[in-house]
Amino acid sequence: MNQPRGRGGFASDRGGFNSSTSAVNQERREVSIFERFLGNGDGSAQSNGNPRGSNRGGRGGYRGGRGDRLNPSTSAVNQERQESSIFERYLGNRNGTSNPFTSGSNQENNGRDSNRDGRGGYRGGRGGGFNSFATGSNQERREGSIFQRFLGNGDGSAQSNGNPRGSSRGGRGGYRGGRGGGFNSFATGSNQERREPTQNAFAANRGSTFNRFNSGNDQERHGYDSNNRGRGGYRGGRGGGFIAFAIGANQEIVGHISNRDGFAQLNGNPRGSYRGGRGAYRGQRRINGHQNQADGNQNVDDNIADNNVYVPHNRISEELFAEDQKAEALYANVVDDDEDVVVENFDQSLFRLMKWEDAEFEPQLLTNVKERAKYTRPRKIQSVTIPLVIDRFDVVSQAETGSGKTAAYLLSIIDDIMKGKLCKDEDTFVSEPASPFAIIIVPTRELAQQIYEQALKFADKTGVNIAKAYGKYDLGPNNNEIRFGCDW
Ligand SMILES: Nc1ncnc2c1ncn2[C@@H]1O[C@H](COP(=O)(O)OP(=O)(O)OP(=O)(O)O)[C@@H](O)[C@H]1O
Repeated sequence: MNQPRGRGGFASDRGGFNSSTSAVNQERREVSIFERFLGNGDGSAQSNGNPRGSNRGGRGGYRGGRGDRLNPSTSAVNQERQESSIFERYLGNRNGTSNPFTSGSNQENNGRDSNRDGRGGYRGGRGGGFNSFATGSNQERREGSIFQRFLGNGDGSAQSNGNPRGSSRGGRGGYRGGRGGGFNSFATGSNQERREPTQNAFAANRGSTFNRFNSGNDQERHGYDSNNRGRGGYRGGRGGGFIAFAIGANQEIVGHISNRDGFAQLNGNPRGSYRGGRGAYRGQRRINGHQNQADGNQNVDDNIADNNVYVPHNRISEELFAEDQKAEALYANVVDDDEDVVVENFDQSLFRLMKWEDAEFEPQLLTNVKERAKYTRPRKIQSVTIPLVIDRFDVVSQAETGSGKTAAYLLSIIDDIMKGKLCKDEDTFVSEPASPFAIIIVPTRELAQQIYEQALKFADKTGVNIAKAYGKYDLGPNNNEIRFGCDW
């Protein structure tokens, strides 16, 4: 029998546990509990009940712990099996995956499976997944799955594929945010009964997907599932969703659907692939039940969780533009008050940028500056600096605080990247992970955060990605931000 292992990512160990079931007259009870406290862990778990498809284990990220594998398999007739699987993780990089498997008909298997130290990923906690699939007739199935996560930056997802012919892929962690595990199943057939409550517990970064699949006739299913792990995307944990999908006749589905922050995907295609939900960007982050949203007055220490892991929380560009719009009246005629700029060591004719259009910025950048940030015209330091930077001169600009120096170099750089990406010749800028086009070095974290926000704002919708790095910022998420944020 095929017992695939999960696939680890960078430097991570891996563990996997996959199983499939194909039989008749089975009884199956499964409990899966994932608990995580105070640690950075990552992992995912997958299961594929595809009797003909491929099995792929969960994929970890980097630095995660390693999971034991437990692969019980039985093949016989007249068997009964009861399984519980417990994953516990405290204070370390642990996580686990477990998927029970039975094969045969009329089997009995009374086992208790406990996995600790599952597979980890990139620092953040990743929820495991509990996935199962049953096909056949006259089945009874009870499953419980509990995912819990506290206090960490987690990441993970889990997916299930009940596709009798398709492939199954495990959850994919995102970055930074807590990602919950998933419980996925799918049901097709007739004469099914299904009751599934779902419970989301308190605390941080949670969410989950919950999907089930049953295939066969005359099935009865009473599941109680509790998913406590959120799945996060970039910057923050977010809740997943609860998705139940069923196809067939005479089915009863009792349950509820709740979505919190984020989205989940479901593909119930009986012949296609099934992928669990995936977190999006910039979800809210919750720490110990308290929502921690950026509010504009935040300093960089605001996001130190109880475990002393600092991950900055960033404002979204709309908030930043809104600030500029509020200041519009204040800055409307600021140019007139700017000190004149004296240019030294430059013996060519100087072009002063009197209006934004003359900079020939890419349209979106122009919109961002003029329409969205409400910068009606270039300030004096900008009018001199921008043309020189665009023409690739080395420039040292010096002006008083608050005179608009930041925009002077940011706009020039962003426009250059945009043009580089757009052009289709040997100068084309090709994005690669962790390969910044430009690096801005500043002396303090606060300044880095401020300039990052400005850059984020100006680059909004331009296709240019911005990332930041500084001390104190938890290395794992920071690496991930760089890896996926500049300039990919
Ligand atoms: N062209 C413009 N039109 C209107 N407002 C502008 C313009 N350029 C910059 N500003 C505003 O001027 C203010 C000061 O800009 P900024 O902080 O970038 O200046 P700075 O010279 O970089 O400051 P510091 O020396 O403190 O880094 C900001 O509120 C910014 O939004």
